[in-house]
Amino acid sequence: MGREGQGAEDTIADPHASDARDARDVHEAAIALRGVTKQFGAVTAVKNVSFEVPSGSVFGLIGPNGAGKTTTFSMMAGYLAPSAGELSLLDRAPRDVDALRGKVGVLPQDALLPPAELVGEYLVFLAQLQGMTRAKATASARATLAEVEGLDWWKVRCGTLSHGMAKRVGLAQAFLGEPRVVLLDEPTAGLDPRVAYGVRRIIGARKGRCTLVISSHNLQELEEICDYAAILDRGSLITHGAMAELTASTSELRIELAQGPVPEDAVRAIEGVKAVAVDFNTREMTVTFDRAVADAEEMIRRACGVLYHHQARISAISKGRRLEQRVMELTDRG
Ligand SMILES: Nc1ncnc2c1ncn2[C@@H]1O[C@H](COP(=O)(O)OP(=O)(O)OP(=O)(O)O)[C@@H](O)[C@H]1O
Repeated sequence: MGREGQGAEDTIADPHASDARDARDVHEAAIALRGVTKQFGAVTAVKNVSFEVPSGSVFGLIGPNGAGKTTTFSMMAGYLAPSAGELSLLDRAPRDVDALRGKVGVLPQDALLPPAELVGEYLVFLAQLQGMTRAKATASARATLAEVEGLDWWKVRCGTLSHGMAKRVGLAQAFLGEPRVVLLDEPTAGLDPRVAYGVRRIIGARKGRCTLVISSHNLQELEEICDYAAILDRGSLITHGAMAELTASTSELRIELAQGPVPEDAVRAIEGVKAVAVDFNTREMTVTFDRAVADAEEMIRRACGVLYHHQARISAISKGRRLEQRVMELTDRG
């Protein structure tokens, strides 16, 4: 965290290296939304949304269908202007193309590559549009294509790439020129599990080099990669914050018990425990504790001691709720 701009000095292909030392590029919030609303005629797609994306973070945009994720993403990318409120990216309006040139990389959800172009030439062309010389653009294109493990496709026509390969070339174009902010809309949608795993690994390797915003339906993936998130539902912001807070991983334990005793009263009596709930169908015990009394690791130690003492058999233990469970609770439409 907080290492934004560092990568700019490591790369040979970055034409903005001098900009990186510019004081304007040091931001606490890479993106800030204040009372942002987007109206499409009578439809309010995004309603009065305010949150910040901390610099250097990996930030998830979460929500069910129609929540307003793509609309929010499109306003961040400068594709749409808010109807009301303010949205700033690196302290600029996202539509300030000249100020932001080369500082923002975007992978739209349905990005199409020009079928007749060679992959390498296409990336070089896009890098040149950022203002790089041909030599720097070539170096940047090669570096980002290597990053997505696609250097072999340099002379391959875009139209012949598989869906997974095309997605990785899309990622390479989003990474061109070492941008400070990278926006990825549904980067693993429609990919088979192995390719999706590879894409997650590539994105994970970017952590700390830039601010990453990822919109996805795959909550397990977001829980793994993101350190902050915003949850939207029907256009409104439901909650936002650090992933550890959203999943309550600092104040809750989930313990799965195999057949045998379920000594919930004994667990309830542990110092620091605030509440214990048991789902007897899944044999899952949820323990809420006071983190001022003990941290999660200490609570795991105490709970295991008590459970073993009472001959309970533990199948699994984890900190916090699954993000999926949290989102279901928060976006329950009753
Ligand atoms: N161009 C548009 N014109 C009219 N309504 C729109 C437009 N774009 C989005 N909407 C509406 O705004 C709401 C939010 O849509 P948006 O695509 O941002 O949601 P989303 O969270 O990305 O959904 P999904 O997960 O299904 O992609 C929906 O009700 C949608 O129908």
